[in-house]
Amino acid sequence: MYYEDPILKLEDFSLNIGNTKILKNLDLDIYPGEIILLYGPRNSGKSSLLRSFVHLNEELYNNVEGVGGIYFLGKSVFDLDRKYLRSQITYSDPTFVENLNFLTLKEILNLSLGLKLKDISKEYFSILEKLGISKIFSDLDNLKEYNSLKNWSIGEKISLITFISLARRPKVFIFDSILDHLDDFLLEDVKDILYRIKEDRTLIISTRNFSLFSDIAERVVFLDDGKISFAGKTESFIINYPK
Ligand SMILES: Nc1ncnc2c1ncn2[C@@H]1O[C@H](COP(=O)(O)OP(=O)(O)OP(=O)(O)O)[C@@H](O)[C@H]1O
Repeated sequence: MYYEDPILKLEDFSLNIGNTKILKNLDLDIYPGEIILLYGPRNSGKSSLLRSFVHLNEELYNNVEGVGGIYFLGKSVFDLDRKYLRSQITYSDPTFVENLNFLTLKEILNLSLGLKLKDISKEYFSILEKLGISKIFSDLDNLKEYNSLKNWSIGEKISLITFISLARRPKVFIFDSILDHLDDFLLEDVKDILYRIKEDRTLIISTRNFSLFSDIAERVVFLDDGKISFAGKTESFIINYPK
């Protein structure tokens, strides 16, 4: 039972790319503070759906058309200023990880947070510590070596993206498949941080590996061939959903 208004709402929402209906008449309410696992096989439409929340498909592809309603705090995302929308909902996907190779640490911190290295606060440092990348920031030699993001491991890059996402303090943060690439130990730490730091924010994680996130997910949305075939409590998904 939910007493608050949904933070995100889909109302008979479909997404067409050219003549293909990628997302098919979706209805869904997502509430403040929830941890949602968007689960589904390859090509089921997870990324297309998550990009729809931030009005991004239209920027990436031609011939894209959203039909029906998609709302952030009651307002159609099609009418909202995209910069505002993306400050409220942060979307991170694997292309973000790849694009980091073309930037320096200074540039990414400045571009994403307007932050200079010398201005990293104690609060930020403690988040970096929990994400396992504070040593990079702790002395000048390390900073020099790590200034080119090409020199960072995938795990370190994902920790950096997680840090940026948390530091921007959005109302909703979306991790599209990127946490699947972490090793078991770092994944446990990242999940723990997300769980503790998220407070009243909504977290949406998409994955093809249900078991990686079933412990922190409160609700599961199962997407299959562009349709929501289950949306409910994680326990109910585990017990009832026919494999
Ligand atoms: N720009 C595009 N043009 C045509 N078809 C597209 C485009 N983008 C996605 N699709 C198609 O839409 C469907 C859903 O793709 P999407 O990437 O959203 O799925 P996904 O569940 O995120 O997959 P994965 O788990 O592999 O990341 C797929 O059939 C894909 O081929």
